[in-house]
Amino acid sequence: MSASIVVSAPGKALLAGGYLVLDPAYSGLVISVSSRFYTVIRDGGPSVGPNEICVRSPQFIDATWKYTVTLKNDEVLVCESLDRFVHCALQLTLKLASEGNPRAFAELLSHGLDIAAIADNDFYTQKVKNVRDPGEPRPSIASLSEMPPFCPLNVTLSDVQKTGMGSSAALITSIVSALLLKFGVISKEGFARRDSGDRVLAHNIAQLVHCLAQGKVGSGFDVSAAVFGSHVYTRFDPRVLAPLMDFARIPLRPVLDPGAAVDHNKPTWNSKVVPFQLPPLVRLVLADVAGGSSTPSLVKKVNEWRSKNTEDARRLWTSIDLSNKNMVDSLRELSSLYKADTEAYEAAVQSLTFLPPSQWVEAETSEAQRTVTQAFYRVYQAGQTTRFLMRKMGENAGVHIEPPTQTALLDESVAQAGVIAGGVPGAGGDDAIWVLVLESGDALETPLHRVEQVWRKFKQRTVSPLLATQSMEIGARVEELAGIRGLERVITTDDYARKSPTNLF
Ligand SMILES: Nc1ncnc2c1ncn2[C@@H]1O[C@H](COP(=O)(O)OP(=O)(O)OP(=O)(O)O)[C@@H](O)[C@H]1O
Ligand SMILES: C[C@@](O)(CCOP(=O)(O)O)CC(=O)O
Repeated sequence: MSASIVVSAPGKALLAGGYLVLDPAYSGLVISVSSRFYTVIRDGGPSVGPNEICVRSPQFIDATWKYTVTLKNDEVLVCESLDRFVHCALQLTLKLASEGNPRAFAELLSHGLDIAAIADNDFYTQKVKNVRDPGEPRPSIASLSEMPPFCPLNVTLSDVQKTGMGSSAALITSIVSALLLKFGVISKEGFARRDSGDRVLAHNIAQLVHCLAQGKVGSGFDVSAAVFGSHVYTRFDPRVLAPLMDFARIPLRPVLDPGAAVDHNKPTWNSKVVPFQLPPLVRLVLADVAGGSSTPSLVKKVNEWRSKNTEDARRLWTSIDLSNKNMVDSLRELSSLYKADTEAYEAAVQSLTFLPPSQWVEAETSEAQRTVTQAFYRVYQAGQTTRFLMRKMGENAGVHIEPPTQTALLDESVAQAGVIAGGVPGAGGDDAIWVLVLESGDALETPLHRVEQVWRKFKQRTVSPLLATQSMEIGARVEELAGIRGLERVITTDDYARKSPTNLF
């Protein structure tokens, strides 16, 4: 049996640019997070026949799908199955692989494949209560850190609650990249580089698969973050995918491969990815809010209002874009200030940690520290301005982008000492928030601790922190099976989904 191929891809949070990023005239700030989705590919075992592919999501009940691949006259057909996302990923990636070297492809496939898809706990609302403090119904960051990795969920995929981290984009990116590596379409060395043709090819096919599986062409920021890591994203021309919607008959390579000859009469992959990192001593914290909103219906209503009120919408979009850019620029400036004078930066952070943002500009500090303080204050102002304008967008369109309960939760969170900014990620609604906090202070009196207290006491909704922080990786990456704690156990334990997480310690 050949060695396993393991590829992981990160989840995401769109901190700025929701709705705007659907239009190539505007951009969005997407942070890829430390929580990841893993795909493990092995040659098929005794239960997998030639040209058969078994895909499993062991954390879920009834989540094993068998696919038979038919190779006929250079066509590759993967039989349909219930999981549309997995089916599209197999159909398109195998087709692309067979276009390269049909013989080698057929030979590899004749061994059958076993594919396991496994997600970090953060992607789904965990039913396991606070293991540290059984009397407390909500998990805390400390109690979540003590949970075993890859908890079994004891439900079917259709019954699970997602946390908004982009499970489908991370799933697709990891499956597609692992298959491309397995069939030798891309190399490990090429894939390891951020700007390589191999990584771009993985991105392009993951975007196509995600669009087909979702039945719509979204902005693609989630797939882009899963492939490239945190960045400022400007979308690709949706027309590039138009010819591929009838993918069964058309060769994929000329449209997806960045190395293919360019046809100047056709739209090209023109998305822009400008790498980004949060400044030092700034931590992103996400919360899963037990609410629930439907992104497609929010998007539909916002688009409807925009198309009927073009001038008002243009003005609003321009103001939001300006505020988003102010936030990105100030965060970037902070990274530069850290490099230029680390001591002053650290001292400023230390003093801001004990003050709410509304008192930051009055803080008594040296000149160098004041420059840092002012940049942090601009991030706070931009965050608040964007929230105000996004609420306005929601009022205009008649939808709750930042519903009143979220406003109450965010106002209280952002008023805490050492909290820099907050908002509703992506399309907004009732199901998640993000907050940026300063990483400083005494062990029990950190801004993170204060925010956790606010969330724990919040009465109108159950608010649970997630473990995710900003990922410093370049996005999707190849892993060693033995290097990821708990991963091998998931794929080798029978009936894993029904195991009790406490027995996994
Ligand atoms: N562990 C998994 N195994 C197989 N398929 C999965 C898994 N997790 C998610 N999916 C697929 O992704 C689909 C969810 O995709 P959808 O686009 O609705 O959500 P999403 O926007 O990615 O959600 P979120 O951002 O909340 O994570 C599921 O219906 C399923 O087909
Ligand atoms: C509204 C939108 O801009 C963001 C949706 O983000 P999310 O899935 O809510 O994280 C849609 C999109 O970009 O595809």
